[in-house]
Amino acid sequence: MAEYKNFTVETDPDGIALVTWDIPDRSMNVFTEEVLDELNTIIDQVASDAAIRGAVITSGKESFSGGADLTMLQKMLGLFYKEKARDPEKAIKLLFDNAGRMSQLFRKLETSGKPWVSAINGICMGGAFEMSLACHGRVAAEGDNVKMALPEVKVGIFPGAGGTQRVPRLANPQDALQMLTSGQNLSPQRAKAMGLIHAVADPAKLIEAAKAMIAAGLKPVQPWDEKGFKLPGGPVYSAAGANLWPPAIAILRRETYGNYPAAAAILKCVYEGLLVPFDTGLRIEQRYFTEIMRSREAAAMIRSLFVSLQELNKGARRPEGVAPTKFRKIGVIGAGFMGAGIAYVTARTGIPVVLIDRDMPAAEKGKVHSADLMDGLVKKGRAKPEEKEKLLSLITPSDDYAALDGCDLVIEAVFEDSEVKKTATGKAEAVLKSSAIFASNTSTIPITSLARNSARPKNFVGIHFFSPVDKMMLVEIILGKKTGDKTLAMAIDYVRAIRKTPIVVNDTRGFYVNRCVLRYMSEAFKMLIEGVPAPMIENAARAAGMPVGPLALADETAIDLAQKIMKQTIRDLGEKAVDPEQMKLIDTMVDKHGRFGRKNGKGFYDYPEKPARKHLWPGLKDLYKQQNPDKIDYEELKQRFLVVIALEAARVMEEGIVTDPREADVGSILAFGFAPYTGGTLSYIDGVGAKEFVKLAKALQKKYGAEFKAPRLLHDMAEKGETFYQRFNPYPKDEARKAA
Ligand SMILES: NC(=O)c1ccc[n+]([C@@H]2O[C@H](COP(=O)([O-])OP(=O)(O)OC[C@H]3O[C@@H](n4cnc5c(N)ncnc54)[C@H](O)[C@@H]3O)[C@@H](O)[C@H]2O)c1
Repeated sequence: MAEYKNFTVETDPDGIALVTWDIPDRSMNVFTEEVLDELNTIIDQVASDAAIRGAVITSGKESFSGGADLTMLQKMLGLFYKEKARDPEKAIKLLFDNAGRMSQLFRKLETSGKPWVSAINGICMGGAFEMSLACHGRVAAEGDNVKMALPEVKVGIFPGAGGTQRVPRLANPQDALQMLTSGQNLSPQRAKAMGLIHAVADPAKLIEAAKAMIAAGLKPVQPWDEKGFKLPGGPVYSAAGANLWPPAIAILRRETYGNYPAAAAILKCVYEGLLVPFDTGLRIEQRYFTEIMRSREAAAMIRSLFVSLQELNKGARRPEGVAPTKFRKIGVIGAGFMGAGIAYVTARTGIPVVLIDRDMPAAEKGKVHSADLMDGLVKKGRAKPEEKEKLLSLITPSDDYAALDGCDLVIEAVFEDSEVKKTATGKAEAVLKSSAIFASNTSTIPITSLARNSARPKNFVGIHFFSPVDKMMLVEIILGKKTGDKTLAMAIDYVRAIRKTPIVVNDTRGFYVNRCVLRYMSEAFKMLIEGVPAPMIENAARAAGMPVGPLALADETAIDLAQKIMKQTIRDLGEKAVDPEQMKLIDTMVDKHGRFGRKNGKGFYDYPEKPARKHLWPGLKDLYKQQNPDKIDYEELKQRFLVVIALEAARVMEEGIVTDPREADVGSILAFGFAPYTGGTLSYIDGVGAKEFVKLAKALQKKYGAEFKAPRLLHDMAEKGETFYQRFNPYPKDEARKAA
């Protein structure tokens, strides 16, 4: 048999070929042009070699495969746009043909006349799961590390290699639609229960089980290619079908507010595809896929949520020439709400942590947080009891700063008080080696001013986590004036080690994320004061694409904290820095009505005991004279939220607080879910176009005030017809983008 670069093929004495996918120099298998070419040849060889009965395909890596290399898709789009300028019709044809390539290859596999079995040994995503679905048999190894999904919708596209046609021909339509439109992960058990795989096997016997299917006479014909095939949910035009489709459309609309064309296209592919023969279904899928690939949403989401995210995760902003750090021990000072979470995420990746508080009971309590989180995972079957014990053995609570001896990094998360932080810094530095770095998790105090308390300001940095620490994937790394390159590199290494995404932010009040979040909440407070009914405010924000309404978010972060921050801002910057009407609203909520937010069960929402659900506090209606909802421009409310946040992001870029648009975009989606379909705050402006956006901002400024004043930068970009990604071209290492 021929030699391949990305596969090995070994045929056993029973005539069963084992095709092992193992791309050299990559930790994860992905579909590249070369992989597709080689697979095509292997399918031909298996089909034509009379000595081969059938083939098992598996992976030589820990994971099965991550699916298509999205940079391949980006390249495909690049070619499309290039051709479009010359010949739009030809460009679409080119995209259509390219889009069908994987789909046709998998169709060839399933109609090749020899049985194929996919032996899924680990994570199996996107195109790789679509290939597996085209195999006549599918066996997955048992284990938490084995997950299957068609997650394309999360980056604005959808499974375009037969996924939308095979899934609803194997699983019942509700499950199929849920899986396709959410991109959710399936465990082997769940995939089997849905009918998407045939068996779950002991990992050590996976290949044996897959080969046994062929040995037992597996037919090389898919159910939908057999005469008399019946859809699992019955025909689309049946009583069951009539009960399914209208609610499915309504649910999708409720969940996406029509912002995600890819999700809507999935529904169309499934519905239309089930009405016609399989091959026609594949053509329908290819047609919609071509359409979705050309959407602004897909381009923006692929760029931010795939390409940029990966680049940042790989340390795109890490200074060059600094050796990578291997962390042997990390200290956390302050075992409260944040410190306990930081200790948990650090120990979860196997790094030993010393957790310091003022006394032993407080330090111990911080460790209990880790035990509680692990108990939750064990209960859900997502961690083993031994993992909990291992994690707890890595956290050493202490009330003695001497225990920080030997730490490579110490993160301070004590009270938000400069004096308390000063003491903690001094006591820690007294025992730390000179190469160690010290980080503050402050959310409001400038890092440069805290660094003045440090004997080694070069080694001082901000590492700003978001709550809840175990769930939030973004971390802001804040540079003080004197923070050194080595310190920045170490901070990035740490954030990568705990598998979160770092963005690098220069020192300023509120850094990047909180500046934007405050604008979001403040716009909602303004609307309340204008007399916009609270449910309309929350709905408009959700419809604009925000995952959490601004009033619900204010409750989560605590209204009394907002009050504290506003008062501090007035003290620091003067009365004019805070809108007096908004201050009055917050004072009324906190001082008059005792409404602190989620934490005391009373905020903009009421939080009754479960199972009742939270609902907006009826008293809000009495605070301001209510406008007639019919007279309110709902679309404008939506726009106000997106524009006010995006403008703040533009100011942050103008001031040089964030310097790389990738960080502004990815940060805005990971930290506060800024309408992901836009690709993030700056991609949103780029998508609208600077000129149009400035016009929009001007119109809103006239009606709603200075928050909508566009910064000079945007005017300049509008004049020059520039986008953020053209103006701030910060990608020396950005090969993928150059290729596109
Ligand atoms: N709460 C949030 O959502 C959030 C988010 C990001 C950043 N932050 C920042 O994180 C820091 C901690 O906030 P938190 O919400 O965890 O507060 P917290 O009050 O829950 O915890 C602070 C802990 O520090 C301990 N402590 C105080 N002085 C100490 C000292 N000298 N030595 C050792 N331990 C000491 C306290 O006993 C307490 O356990 C603050 O700077 C805050 O601004 C908070």
